[in-house]
Amino acid sequence: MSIYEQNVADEKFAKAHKNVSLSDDEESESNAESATTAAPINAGQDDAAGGDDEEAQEGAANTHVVASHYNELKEGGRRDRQKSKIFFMRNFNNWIKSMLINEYMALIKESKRVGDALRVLDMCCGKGGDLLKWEKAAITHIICTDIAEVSVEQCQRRYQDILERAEKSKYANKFTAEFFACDSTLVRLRERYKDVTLQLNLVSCQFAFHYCFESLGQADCMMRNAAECLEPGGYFIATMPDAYEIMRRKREAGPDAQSFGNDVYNIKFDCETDPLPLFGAKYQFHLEGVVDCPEFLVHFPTLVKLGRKYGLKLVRKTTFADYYKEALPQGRNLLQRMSGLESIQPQRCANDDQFAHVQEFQASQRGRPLGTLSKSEWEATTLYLVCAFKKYKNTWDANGKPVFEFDD
Ligand SMILES: C[S@@+](CC[C@H](N)C(=O)[O-])C[C@H]1O[C@@H](n2cnc3c(N)ncnc32)[C@H](O)[C@@H]1O
Repeated sequence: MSIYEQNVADEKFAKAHKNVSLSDDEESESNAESATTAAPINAGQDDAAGGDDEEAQEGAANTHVVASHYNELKEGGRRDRQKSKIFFMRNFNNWIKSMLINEYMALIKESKRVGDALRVLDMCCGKGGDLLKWEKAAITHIICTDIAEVSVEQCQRRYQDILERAEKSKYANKFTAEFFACDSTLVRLRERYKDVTLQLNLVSCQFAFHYCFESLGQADCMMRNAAECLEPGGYFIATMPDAYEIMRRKREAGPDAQSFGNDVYNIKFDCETDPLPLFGAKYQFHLEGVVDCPEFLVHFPTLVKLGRKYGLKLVRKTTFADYYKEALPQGRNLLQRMSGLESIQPQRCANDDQFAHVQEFQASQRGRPLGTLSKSEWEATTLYLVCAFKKYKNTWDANGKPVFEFDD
């Protein structure tokens, strides 16, 4: 059993790990001194006040590879996307993001009055695929940032298009925006905001947080970016690969398998896997036509500890498979509008192993089509999980460190 396959045991392991202090109480002080190669996860240090975080830069060997990959990624037109083997899965993932954004925006709005500001940070925004979701959520301001300059430029153009369309409509929601390219695992984002005192209501990091698990310094920097400008009561939401599921599939593939997957995704480990490190657990991820670059396993208990250091308490961790079931009753119509499932006639797929699962619904469907994903797409999308953290208020201790008022 590895640290990625246990729950209770892995916190103990992490605490004992020689390079990492995982405590958000005084214990971290002593560990901090003995930590040799990585920054301690203890509360309240303000070590990157001078800009780019030197500790974070240690061990950040892969960020340029990731940046070049996304910078060079060609955006296919709608026709190319429709031809793709993962067309429905991409729409399905988009629906998951919409449901997650709507869920937490709704919670935030419960404590707001009409006309109050609603400010969002879209960290690792990519080409701005979520801008329409933000428009629909009636936000007032957004900060979009990503390591890939080409993507940020494209995101900004998409925003201009939305704005132009909104100018012509009486009812559209107009919101202000700022854009900049930078590495969220190495740079303190707050210092790049137009208003450094800005308070955010929501931070979103979709399909990207795992890149920071290359090193503790980077994960710490990214988590601080997610947390430090959130106002108490605000949320940090994310989607990322589920390390437990990845390790389960690796084990299932057999003891000698360094690589596993199907015709749409492939994972190949690029590090020592027995035992796996807490940070830098690197694998090469390939996803049909959209991703082909190094990624890192996210050791979830460590992520939770990092969050608490910056006042974030975990309020949701749900696999995509479970989130789909949970969100479907409210999101059924949206899923249909977004073409998140493929329409399949059960009687027409007797010899298609990608849709063999549909056979069992043949009787109940009585000739009607059924919405589903292909087996390969389902295997790829269920590699992921959604999570959400809530920001808590703090007081200060005698040394000027924040003490967060968690309610547990
Ligand atoms: C899979 S894409 C997701 C894009 C977008 N969030 C979405 O959901 O469509 C991952 C994004 O993370 C960005 N990224 C990766 N490492 C990053 C880093 N260190 N700092 C900022 N952005 C990063 C990539 O450039 C890419 O745009």
